Amino acid sequence: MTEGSLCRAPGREARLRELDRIVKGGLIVSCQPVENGPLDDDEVVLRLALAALSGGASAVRIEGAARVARVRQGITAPIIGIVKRDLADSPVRITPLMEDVQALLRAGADVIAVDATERVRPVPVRELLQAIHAGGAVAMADCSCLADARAAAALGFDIVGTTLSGYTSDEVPSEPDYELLASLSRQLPRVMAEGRYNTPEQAAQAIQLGAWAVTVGTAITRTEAVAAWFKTALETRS
Ligand SMILES: CC(=O)N[C@H](C=O)[C@@H](O)[C@H](O)[C@H](O)COP(=O)(O)O
Repeated sequence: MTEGSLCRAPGREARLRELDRIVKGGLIVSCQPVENGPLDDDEVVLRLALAALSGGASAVRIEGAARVARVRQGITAPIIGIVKRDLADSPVRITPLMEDVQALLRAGADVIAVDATERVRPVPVRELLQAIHAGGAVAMADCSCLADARAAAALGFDIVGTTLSGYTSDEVPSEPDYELLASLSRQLPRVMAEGRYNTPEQAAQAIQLGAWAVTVGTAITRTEAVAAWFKTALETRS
């Protein structure tokens, strides 16, 4: 853990207790602007993170090791770090490589999230998990279904997220996957509700269903998407 990280207590268990204190029942804002859009810039992302924390978010999710390092300089709240890649030979996009884990550790991420779906992948998820823990960070598994979430929890992931539900086949649903969330929350201690929680009511529903915390991205930090929602509503009603 680097200076500035809120979770400075030695040992993963102590860090987890600290996360439980800070994050449990709360909002995490994913600050991932539309790629190559006008907000896709390290300084802008730091400001989005600061604005989210001012509004009451308890942690942020940041993509890219250099960007995590920049945000780390400006905030003490917990950072969930990921690296996204488009690989030629695997559909796994979120933190697929060992070098991504190492770079996120150096950048000062408190939590490192990896795609934990059971798909063709360049590095076994077990090895990524070991490296995250060896580096002193908390490990989060981005999952798509009960089977991969259970497998990730059995491997020893500290947090399991519904992040990838709806994204492993062609058609993306419009609603969050409440069923998966409720089912996992009955079985595991730290389940992150993530994916299409686009309104405050939906986020509150996630906590009611037993989520440890809820991560919201698009509805807060992708202005293009939110503007398009409004525009579509106006067009369909005129
Ligand atoms: C599927 C995938 O790649 N999800 C990504 C994971 O980091 C992000 O693109 C999402 O924005 C994030 O999970 C938050 O979800 P939402 O933007 O729906 O609130």
